[in-house]
Amino acid sequence: MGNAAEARRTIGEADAATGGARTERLTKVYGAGDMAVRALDEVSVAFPAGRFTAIMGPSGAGKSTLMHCVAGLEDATSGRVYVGDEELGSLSDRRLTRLRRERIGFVFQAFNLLPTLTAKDNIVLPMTLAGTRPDREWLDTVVRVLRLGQRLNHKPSELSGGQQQRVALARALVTRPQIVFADEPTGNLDSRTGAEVLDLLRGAVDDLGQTVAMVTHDPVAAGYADAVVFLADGRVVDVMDEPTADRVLDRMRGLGDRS
Ligand SMILES: Nc1ncnc2c1ncn2[C@@H]1O[C@H](COP(=O)(O)OP(=O)(O)OP(=O)(O)O)[C@@H](O)[C@H]1O
Repeated sequence: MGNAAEARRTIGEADAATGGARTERLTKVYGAGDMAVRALDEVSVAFPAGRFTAIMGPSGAGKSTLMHCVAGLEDATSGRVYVGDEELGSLSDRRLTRLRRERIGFVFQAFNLLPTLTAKDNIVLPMTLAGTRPDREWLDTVVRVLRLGQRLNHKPSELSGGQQQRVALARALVTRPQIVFADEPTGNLDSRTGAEVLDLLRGAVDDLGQTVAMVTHDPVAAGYADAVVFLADGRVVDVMDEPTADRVLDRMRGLGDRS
């Protein structure tokens, strides 16, 4: 492991705000009887604190299902999901909703910004909804790192795609979540803006100690991560440390991916 990777790990371990997430033999079956689909089949995988993990695999491999189960958006059929030291299956609906709101950040392909709110009000929306106030210093740090200082009073329609994505990322980071999930965060962006968003996710891990898990089809995007988890047919088939786009592409070809 290089110095930078070591430093990142140390930051992640030292930062109590980011505890990572993991699954133990997580299984998710949709439907029943002849119609049953085993979307995840005993998946045990870790998203370590302070690390950037990509999730890849052919279409239908279970990537979104994995992300939704770890984020508490879907129940597991069997097995366990831990966010920090909380086991999601043991939480009441109320506590699960709170955990989702306070400890998990989401960045979706569609930015999901509210068009009538300014960038600033969109960023602090999770806290407005929760009736809490943002930590002023942390908000300033996130805004500075994401270079949004000059844009805070603009509505989403007055922002470029990349700026909107930065607002969505700021909103995901402002609660200091234990983990940020990004679902194809560059899918709708041109390659330059996409690279900028990936740099920002990388920066959130390196500079802010954030834990990030990202679903992507793009080997170049996966190359920004510290590790890539490969899924196929609902199972983990490989984990690659310190990936490069070329190695990821080779591995995906090996899984029969034509996308
Ligand atoms: N709500 C659902 N009901 C029934 N089957 C589902 C449901 N959601 C997903 N599946 C099935 O579970 C399997 C895994 O789907 P999932 O969306 O997790 O794959 P993915 O790897 O994210 O695919 P893609 O790359 O195409 O988005 C697929 O066979 C899919 O058809």
